[in-house]
Amino acid sequence: MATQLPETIGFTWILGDSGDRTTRLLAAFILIAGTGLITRLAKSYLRNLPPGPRGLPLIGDVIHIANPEWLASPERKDEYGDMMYINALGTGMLIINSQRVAVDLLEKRSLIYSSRPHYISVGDFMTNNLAFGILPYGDLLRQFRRVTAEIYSKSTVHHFHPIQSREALILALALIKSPSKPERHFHRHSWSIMLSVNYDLPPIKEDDPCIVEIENHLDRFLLEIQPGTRLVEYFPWLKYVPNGLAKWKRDAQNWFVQDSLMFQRFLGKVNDDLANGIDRPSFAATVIKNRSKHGLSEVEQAWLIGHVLTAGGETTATALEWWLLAMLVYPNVQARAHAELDEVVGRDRPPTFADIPFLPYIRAMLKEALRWSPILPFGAPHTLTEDDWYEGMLIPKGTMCLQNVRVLNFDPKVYGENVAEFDPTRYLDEQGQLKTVEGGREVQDGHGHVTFGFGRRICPGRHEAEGTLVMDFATLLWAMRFERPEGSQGELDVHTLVQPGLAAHPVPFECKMVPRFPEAEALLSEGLSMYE
Ligand code: HEM
Repeated sequence: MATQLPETIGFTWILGDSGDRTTRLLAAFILIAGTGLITRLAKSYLRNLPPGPRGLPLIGDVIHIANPEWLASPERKDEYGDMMYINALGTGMLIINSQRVAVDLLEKRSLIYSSRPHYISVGDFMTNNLAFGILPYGDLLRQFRRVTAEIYSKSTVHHFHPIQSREALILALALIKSPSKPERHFHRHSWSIMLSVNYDLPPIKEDDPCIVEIENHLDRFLLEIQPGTRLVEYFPWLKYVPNGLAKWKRDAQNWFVQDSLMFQRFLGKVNDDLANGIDRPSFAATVIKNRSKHGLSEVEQAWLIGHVLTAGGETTATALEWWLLAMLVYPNVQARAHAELDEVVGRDRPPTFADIPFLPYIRAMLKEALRWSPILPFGAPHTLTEDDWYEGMLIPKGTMCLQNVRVLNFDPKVYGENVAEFDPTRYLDEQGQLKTVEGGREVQDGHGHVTFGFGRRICPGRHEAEGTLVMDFATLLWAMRFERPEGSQGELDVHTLVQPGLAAHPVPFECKMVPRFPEAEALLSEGLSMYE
């Protein structure tokens, strides 16, 4: 007989360190007052669990629940199975621990598993329901995705190769000249690419006002979205409080005006360029030229492009940080990539996109870097829009489905016993060529990992991100060797996740970057001069 998913009661959402004072006080009150009662309820509940996915014993583990490393550890799957269910103050959260379940629900049933949680403050007020990544599943979302695919699809992203090649050379030169704190170079590099690809802007400097403006917006957005920030998310009637009495509402509405002006200004620059006969490929140019076909209003266009931009900056920079860490921990992998580059590209010129098809080890490294790096450890929540029955269990409408990405990407049944190792050869066949079918199932688009998400919400920027990363890996490895500085002690930490914003970064680490041959720097500069 069908059963409902077992529930336990959790406080995940109120443990965040953000939020206004009232929310935090209320959260603390509920936490203290509720603990005794909940302990009793949960204990009796867990004793009587029906077979199937188990709710988490939250009382003992409440601190762990707020800790992504605990949740993302493979032991969770051993302990709780393929599906873990938490009732977070009335909202069901299903944490998916197997690719089989993720595909069954998020891809095969994607019609009902493709919405997002509804955020009153950030959704209704701060972005006027125009922020791509949190749009509910519906017409506007479908239109945003269609328009994005016109320029970001697998067959069209080659338009951006010149930008990506130029930026890879700039990055390599910057790292040779100033190797300390590589993360700041990755950061500038990723934003610079996104600004060029979206708005045809020239390369930017580290402290460019564009980055500052966009990051201010992103910081506010992420703060608002964080559980516990706004009381109105728990008491929706508060949205009807008049503006005069609700500062959060006034602020959010003002931010919408301010951010719309910013995104419209970026779009306006491309509009002016086109009017002046400057017609170069960019996302904004495509959107403007196809205005009547797309039927989007000007403010919708501005937010679409603006939020594709914000989604791609930090994620790509973070992927580079994890990859660099892997290069330090696995010098043998680096050495094999160097050998491939020497054989295919040689040392007379830096690599280009024309070389990429002949660099199977570097392409496998791209897949492995994305598999191994927990950039978004739980993906983005897919909200279920109807009650659903799965393997005899009811998953209630409104459940937020999170993908336990590291557990899914580290499944030994899919990737082999050495899942924790950074080993690109898992993607290569006996001839050293890329396998076409990976991981026991035909992975959508052949990624061989689940880092870009699933189904109708899969990352629309994934082909562009892959182009950026593969060109960066090839160029940086062609030019230099990465080593731990002399005297470094202890093992590098590959487990801890540092999540100041959208993505989960590794703990900062020191890295020495040594040019592989004396001419490398001059050849990079010469390559770059072709783009100037
Ligand atoms: C390594 C880099 C990146 C990673 C790991 C990544 C990962 C993701 C993930 C996991 C999602 C949610 C998918 C889901 O809900 O199933 C997502 C959504 C999204 N990504 Fe990416 N992404 C990356 C780079 C980019 C880039 C470069 C762009 C833009 C060019 C981009 C644009 C977006 C957008 C607009 C969404 C929202 C899609 C929607 O809600 O329907 N991403 N990304």
